[in-house]
Amino acid sequence: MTRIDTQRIDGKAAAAALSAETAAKVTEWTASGHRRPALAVVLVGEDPASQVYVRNKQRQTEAVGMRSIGHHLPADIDQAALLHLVAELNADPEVDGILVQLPLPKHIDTARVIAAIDPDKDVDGLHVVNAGRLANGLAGLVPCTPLGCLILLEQTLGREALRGANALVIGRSILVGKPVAQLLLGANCTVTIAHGSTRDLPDAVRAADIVVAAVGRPKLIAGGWLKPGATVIDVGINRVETPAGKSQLVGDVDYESAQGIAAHITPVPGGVGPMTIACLLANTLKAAELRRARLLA
Ligand SMILES: Nc1nc2c(c(=O)[nH]1)N[C@@H](CN(C=O)c1ccc(C(=O)N[C@@H](CCC(=O)O)C(=O)O)cc1)CN2
Ligand SMILES: [Mg+2]
Repeated sequence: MTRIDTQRIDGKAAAAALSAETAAKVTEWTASGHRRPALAVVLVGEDPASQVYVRNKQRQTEAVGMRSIGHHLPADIDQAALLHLVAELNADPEVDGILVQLPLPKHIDTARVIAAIDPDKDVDGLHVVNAGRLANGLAGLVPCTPLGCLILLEQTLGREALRGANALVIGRSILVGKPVAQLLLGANCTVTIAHGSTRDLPDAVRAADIVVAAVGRPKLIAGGWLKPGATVIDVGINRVETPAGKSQLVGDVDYESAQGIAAHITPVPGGVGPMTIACLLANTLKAAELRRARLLA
C-alpha cells in the first residue's frame, strides 16, 4: 500500500495562538472600561493530575490578563457545602466564569453540582442548558475540549472540507463525545458515534474521513484500521508504563502505526490537551461579554 506523509497537528502552537488572541481581546475589553474577567476554579481533594490542571488553568488565566480565583476544598467536603460555594459564586457579580474540576470524589453527585452552576457562568459548557443550546444551534458556552477539537480540524482541513465528511466520534461522555458530535454536525459533517457496545469498531473507523477518539483506552485504535488519508484527533490522555518501567502518556490511537496512513494526526501530549485550557480562557472572556450583554438587554 502507498504510504503518505502524515502531518502532525501542533496543538501547542494552536493553543498559544488562541491564547495570544484572547490576551489581546482582554486588553481591549479592560481598555474600554470593563472590569477584568474573572474565573473561579473549584478543586475538591488532592488528585495529583487535577492539581496540575488547576494550577495550569490559574497560571494561564493570569497570563492573559484575567483574574483567577481559586477554591481548594478537602476531599471529604459534603455535597451541601460544595453546592453552597457554587451558589455564592453564582451570586457574586465579580465572577464571570465558574469551573468545578472533574472528577469529583465518589460521594459527590457530579450531575447535581454541574446543574447548580449558573449556565451563563458555566465556562465548561456542561450544564444541560448549554448542552441544549449547542444541540439547538443557539449561542452559549461550548465545552472546552470539543471546541479545541473543532478549531484544530478547521485550521487543518478548512471549514469547507468538513461539509459532508464522514466523522466518527469514539466515546459518548458529556465532557467530550456528545458535544464534539454536536459541533461536527454543526460543521455539516455526517456524524457517527461509536461506544463500548459498538459491534465492529474497526469497520466504523475504516469508513471515517475524520476520527475523534475519546475513550480513554491506550492505543485502542490501530493505524491499520484507518482509511488512508483520514484526519485523526486523539483526545485520549492515558498514562502507561513502558517496558523499561518508565511512565509515558499515550493517546487512544496508536500514533506510530498511524504514520504513513493518516493524513493528519494530533500527538499526545501536545495535541488536543493544550487546546482545552486555551478554549477555557476564550470561554471566560465570552462569559464576561455574554453576561454584560444580558445585563444590558
Ligand atoms: N471541569 C473540567 N474537568 C476536566 C476537564 C475539563 O475540561 N473541565 N478536562 C480534563 C482535564 N483537563 C482539564 O481540566 C486537561 C487535561 C489535559 C490537559 C493537557 O494539556 N494535557 C497535556 C499533557 C499533560 C500531562 O503531561 O499530563 C497534553 O495533552 O499535551 C489540559 C487540561 C478532565 N477534567
Ligand atoms: Mg459521583
